[in-house]
Amino acid sequence: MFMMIDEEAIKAAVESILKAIGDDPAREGLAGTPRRVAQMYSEIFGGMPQNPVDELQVGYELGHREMVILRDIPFYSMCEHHLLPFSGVAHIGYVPGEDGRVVGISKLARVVDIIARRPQIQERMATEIADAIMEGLKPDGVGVVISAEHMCMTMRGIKKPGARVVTSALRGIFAKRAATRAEFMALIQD
Ligand SMILES: Nc1nc2c(ncn2[C@@H]2O[C@H](COP(=O)(O)OP(=O)(O)OP(=O)(O)O)[C@@H](O)[C@H]2O)c(=O)[nH]1
Ligand SMILES: [Zn+2]
Repeated sequence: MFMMIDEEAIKAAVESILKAIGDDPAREGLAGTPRRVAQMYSEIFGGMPQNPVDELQVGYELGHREMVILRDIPFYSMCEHHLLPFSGVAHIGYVPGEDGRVVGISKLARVVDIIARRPQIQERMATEIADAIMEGLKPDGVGVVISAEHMCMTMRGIKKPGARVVTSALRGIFAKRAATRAEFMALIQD
């Protein structure tokens, strides 16, 4: 799975798609399109060769045992069913483990970006973020809530713009303790 992205193969595939829809990939406006799409796919699928757990190695043992939340983290991902974007916000909360170890807060957003930049479904995105944080930070627990709008449900198919998909993943004391879960859910509300 962790191979580099093959931009030449993407270029050839995009050229085939343009031909298949009856357009001329050689016409002026489309001449650079396969290359642009290949470069764009390298960027938006750039999470493929990365391991989110690697982002969580630099931490500080502050002895902090209270909940830490980074909320409203914007992200863009691609739905693996239609290869159309879905985008929204992720909220992450965790309670540091026995060692009181915390990470630089930007690292949580890095985890979101790596996991978003893959062909995804929203449920798996939430569980992968939660599992990466459990593995990399070994907290007492983690909660992840993602709220997003899917282009495959707005510009085509069922066509329901504004409908938001909300998914969550709870681990450790977020799953076990109702009070911890309630604190997290209250703090991520608008
Ligand atoms: N559970 C889940 N479903 C998703 C996600 N993104 C897209 N989908 C759904 O994936 C499903 C694919 O269904 P199919 O019946 O195979 O495809 P389709 O005929 O294009 O489906 P419609 O979108 O209903 O037209 C659709 O219901 C999408 O709404 C996601 O992140 N999670
Ligand atoms: Zn879709």
